[in-house]
Amino acid sequence: MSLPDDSRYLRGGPVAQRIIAAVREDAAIATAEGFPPKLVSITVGDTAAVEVYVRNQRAKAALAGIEFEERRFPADITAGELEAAIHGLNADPRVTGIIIQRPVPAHIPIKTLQAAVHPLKDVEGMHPASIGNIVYNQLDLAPCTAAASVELLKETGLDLKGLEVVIVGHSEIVGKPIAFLLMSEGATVTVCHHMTRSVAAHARRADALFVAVGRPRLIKADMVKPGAAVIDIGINSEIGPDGESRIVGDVDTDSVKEVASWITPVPGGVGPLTVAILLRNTMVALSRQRALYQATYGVVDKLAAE
Ligand SMILES: NC(=O)C1=CN([C@@H]2O[C@H](COP(=O)(O)OP(=O)(O)OC[C@H]3O[C@@H](n4cnc5c(N)ncnc54)[C@H](OP(=O)(O)O)[C@@H]3O)[C@@H](O)[C@H]2O)C=CC1
Ligand SMILES: Nc1nc(=O)c2c([nH]1)NC[C@@H]1CN(c3ccc(C(=O)N[C@@H](CCC(=O)O)C(=O)O)cc3)C=[N+]21
Repeated sequence: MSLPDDSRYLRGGPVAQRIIAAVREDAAIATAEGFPPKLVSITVGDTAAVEVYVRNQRAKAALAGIEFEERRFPADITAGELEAAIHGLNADPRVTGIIIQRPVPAHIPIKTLQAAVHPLKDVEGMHPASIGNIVYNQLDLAPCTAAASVELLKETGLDLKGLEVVIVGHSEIVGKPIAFLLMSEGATVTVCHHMTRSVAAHARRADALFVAVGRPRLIKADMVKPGAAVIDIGINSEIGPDGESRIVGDVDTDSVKEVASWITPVPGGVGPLTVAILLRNTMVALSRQRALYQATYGVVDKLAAE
């Protein structure tokens, strides 16, 4: 779908392209040096948003020169079987990154699964031990969607220090990490969720509004402060007026566009950048594995030479 040329749109594509070009160079060097990157995606059951994500991961990994493998498991698999599969990937030196697509079926405790991924192969920074890094202002490997959303806000040129930011949605993969990333940048952050008394009252105060709920058109023009930046993270699949399936965000883009100074389109906003950051994180994880390898075996070489 092509978008009208409107400077209010914050597009993810151009930023994503720059990142993927840099990843491609890194991946080529690492491969030539004997450390080819390989990302494995784990999907459990079927979710429309996951299908879109995985399709784009595969396409962009190919562009970047990163090997990509999808492992799909049925929705009735046990947590134990999945953990065993993850341990197998941890032990395989050819696998340098593992991503567990969310959501997983309700009978599987996501935290246990995430904890089963070796932290050095955790390309989303979602291991319970890794997620703490962003609390300590160590931001080089952050959850991809959160990092993408913050990166797009930065494209506006707004000064994040003291900026009034409201986040709607507090999931561990999106809303919460966005809050930590923005606090690290000096923003004043309010986080809303389903128990918030008036999401509209908070949203209307925001200079920057992040929305990650999973409800088409939840945010209407009267909930947005004139001149605000609106970052729409929702990826919802619905049937359009033409009877075809389409992707829409959580924001009523057509009306909000008339009030906001910047808005991320869906598709074409946060989504493409999320994929690019996943690939960048894959290279960060790889370089950490290489550092460990060198620290372990480099010393052995040195001793042998002495
Ligand atoms: N573009 C991208 O890269 C990505 C897009 N997504 C999309 O973002 C959306 C959110 O994903 P995710 O965070 O994983 O979803 P979750 O379902 O895990 O979280 C949704 C959040 O929204 C809150 N919420 C629900 N209803 C309301 C309401 N009426 N008002 C305010 N808050 C509400 C929930 O609060 P509570 O927990 O209190 O009920 C919860 O914190 C989805 O559309 C998903 O597809 C997700 C990941 C990446
Ligand atoms: N562990 C985990 N991490 C995630 O980050 C995660 C997840 N699970 N589960 C599913 C959601 C959804 N998600 C998307 C990312 C990019 C696009 C994307 O590339 N979107 C394009 C779509 C274009 C097209 O239609 O192909 C766009 O918005 O322009 C979509 C969806 C990540 N998620």
